Amino acid sequence: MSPTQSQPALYLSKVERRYPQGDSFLDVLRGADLAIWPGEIVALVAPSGTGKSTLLHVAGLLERPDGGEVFVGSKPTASMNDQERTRIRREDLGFVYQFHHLLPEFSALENVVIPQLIRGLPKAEAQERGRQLLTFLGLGKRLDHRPGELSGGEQQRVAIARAVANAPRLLLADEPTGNLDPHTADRVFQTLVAIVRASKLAALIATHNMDLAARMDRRVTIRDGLIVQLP
Ligand SMILES: Nc1ncnc2c1ncn2[C@@H]1O[C@H](COP(=O)(O)OP(=O)(O)OP(=O)(O)O)[C@@H](O)[C@H]1O
Repeated sequence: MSPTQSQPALYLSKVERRYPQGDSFLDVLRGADLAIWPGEIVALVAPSGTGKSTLLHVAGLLERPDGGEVFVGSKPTASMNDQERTRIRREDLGFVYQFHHLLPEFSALENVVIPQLIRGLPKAEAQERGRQLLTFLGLGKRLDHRPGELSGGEQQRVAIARAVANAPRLLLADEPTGNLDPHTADRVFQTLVAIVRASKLAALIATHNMDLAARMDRRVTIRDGLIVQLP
């Protein structure tokens, strides 16, 4: 099913998340609300320790909320079983991390093709899509290079291609340009935006980089466990 304008790609409703701390609990999210619409790129900027990773983990179905609901498209996910949550993660979500986590023994193209094969796409189709994506990201001449033979920015672009290869409705990124020099970070960010726009995805991107955040559609932060919109 492709994303539609009529419903958010991601909707967090009154999400709570707490962790045990000594004899009590640390309430990190206390009823966080956030809707991200198809085609929208939202920056998550918040001071260290306020719950950015927690929010991304809950939104990415890596952790369950202790209260509230996480809708991916129209699907409420909080009480789904692990198998269903894994399927949503594979089909509807794409992840980009600060460190790309590419498979070192496989080529750039294989890194993008493998998740598609896992999803059940025929090999020829997966390879064609992988080639197209990597070419769009300026890596058409690097298809057969292994991650160790690519620069940091090139590796991160492969990670972006991998994240969007299965046409997710939502891209979640945690400091996707955090380990790159400013010039490369800028290029990688531009390609990330271009591919999000071209594929009409929604994206939630955690970053400390205020220049990058300023270029996204909207900025939100976490304050006292709630999502607050920034100007
Ligand atoms: N598994 C856990 N068990 C206990 N406490 C945790 C756990 N995960 C996170 N915390 C605590 O929850 C709070 C929020 O953590 P989180 O990692 O979400 O912060 P963050 O905003 O991503 O920080 P940073 O920008 O430094 O990565 C922190 O005080 C952290 O110590």
